[in-house]
Amino acid sequence: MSSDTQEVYLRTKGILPVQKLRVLAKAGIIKSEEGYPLQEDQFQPNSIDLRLGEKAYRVRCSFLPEDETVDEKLDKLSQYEISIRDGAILEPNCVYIIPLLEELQLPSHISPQKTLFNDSDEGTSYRVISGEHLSAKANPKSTTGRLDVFTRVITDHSHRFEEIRSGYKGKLYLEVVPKSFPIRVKTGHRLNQLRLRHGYTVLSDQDILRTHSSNPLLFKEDGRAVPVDDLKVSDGLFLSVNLHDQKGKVVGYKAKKHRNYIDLDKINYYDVSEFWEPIYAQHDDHLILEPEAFYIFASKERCRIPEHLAAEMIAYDTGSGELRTHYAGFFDSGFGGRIKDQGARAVLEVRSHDVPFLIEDGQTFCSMKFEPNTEVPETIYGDDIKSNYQGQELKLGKHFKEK
Ligand SMILES: Nc1ccn([C@H]2C[C@H](O)[C@@H](COP(=O)(O)OP(=O)(O)OP(=O)(O)O)O2)c(=O)n1
Repeated sequence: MSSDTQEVYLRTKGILPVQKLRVLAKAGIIKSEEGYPLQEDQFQPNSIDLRLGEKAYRVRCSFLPEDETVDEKLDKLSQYEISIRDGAILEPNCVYIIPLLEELQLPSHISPQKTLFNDSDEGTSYRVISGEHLSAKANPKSTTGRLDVFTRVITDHSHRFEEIRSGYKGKLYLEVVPKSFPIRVKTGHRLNQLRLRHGYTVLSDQDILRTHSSNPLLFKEDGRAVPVDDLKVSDGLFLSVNLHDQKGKVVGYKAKKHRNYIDLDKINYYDVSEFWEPIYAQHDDHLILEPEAFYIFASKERCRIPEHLAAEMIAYDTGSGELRTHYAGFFDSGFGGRIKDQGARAVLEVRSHDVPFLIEDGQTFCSMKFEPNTEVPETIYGDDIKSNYQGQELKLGKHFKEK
């Protein structure tokens, strides 16, 4: 083997950390469109931010391609296309498909312990040796969820949103549906993110309890770790909603409809009161959600993601779909800080469907699924990188002015 071939071993199952994502990008497994090289700040502790491409297609309806490519589907469903190179406004409740600048060249299904990929980048060859298949999972970024912008990734011949099978080679497309506010988007904006999985393994409920005993995952409002016997686990760790505070304090926000558009380039810019109605704590700690309105709340518990783990918030299913919580799911390693930092609240994005729905303080709202990282990420959320939501209480997206 020539001296300029770098061997990269993927051994344990789990989510690939930033240092491995960088290598896979160099090896050509994560690629980007010509003229748009990957940027260093796209790399997060265990995900990579994806960027909007140059065009948006307004389509009649959402779809999954099944046995067609996304382009074939667009030929049938696209009503018009717009360039977003210099920015364009996407209107609420319209469905847009935006090809992303990144694409994937995931190695094909082959038997384990073989060289999966061998490509070169500026003279260095990378030989990625893996025991498991590589697949990918996408999710909206937290800021996207907080703006009530619904997004999901679609790939050619796929029958599921957000999940990209091993062996997938091709473009990634983002379905974008602004719900409450019109948004102004531009090529290069980052609405969603992608994780790469080496094999697939999640922490069992027993693993969650065991981890929490030595490396707490949830804290009570008084800063103490939640006693292990009080944790609610069932295929993940449950979190509840906070509606309790001193009378007059804000415990949530409801999106106002028919507002001005939000330019995603403008950070710490918009007045909260123009876009949101505050929800104040009441003495009886409950609230009736108005059908189809969009709300932001915070979790009652403060959570913390140890550096060897990655987490994803899973929408809570009430059984018949009247309540949908959460749109943005990934929690980075390091979110919530070290044990002494006592965690940070998660943001819960909530919409009630069809009927007015009563919610009460402490009501179960979502669950967290934990996956191990294959290695501890070189940088974690918070201290090491520019992070907007570390140590957060109830917090709107970064486009709204801090008080
Ligand atoms: N429903 C959610 C989803 C995520 N988070 C937290 C956990 C994440 O580690 C953190 C940042 O998430 P993203 O990387 O998705 O967010 P942004 O890129 O928008 O923010 P940042 O600029 O801080 O990376 O927000 C949250 O509190 N509530």
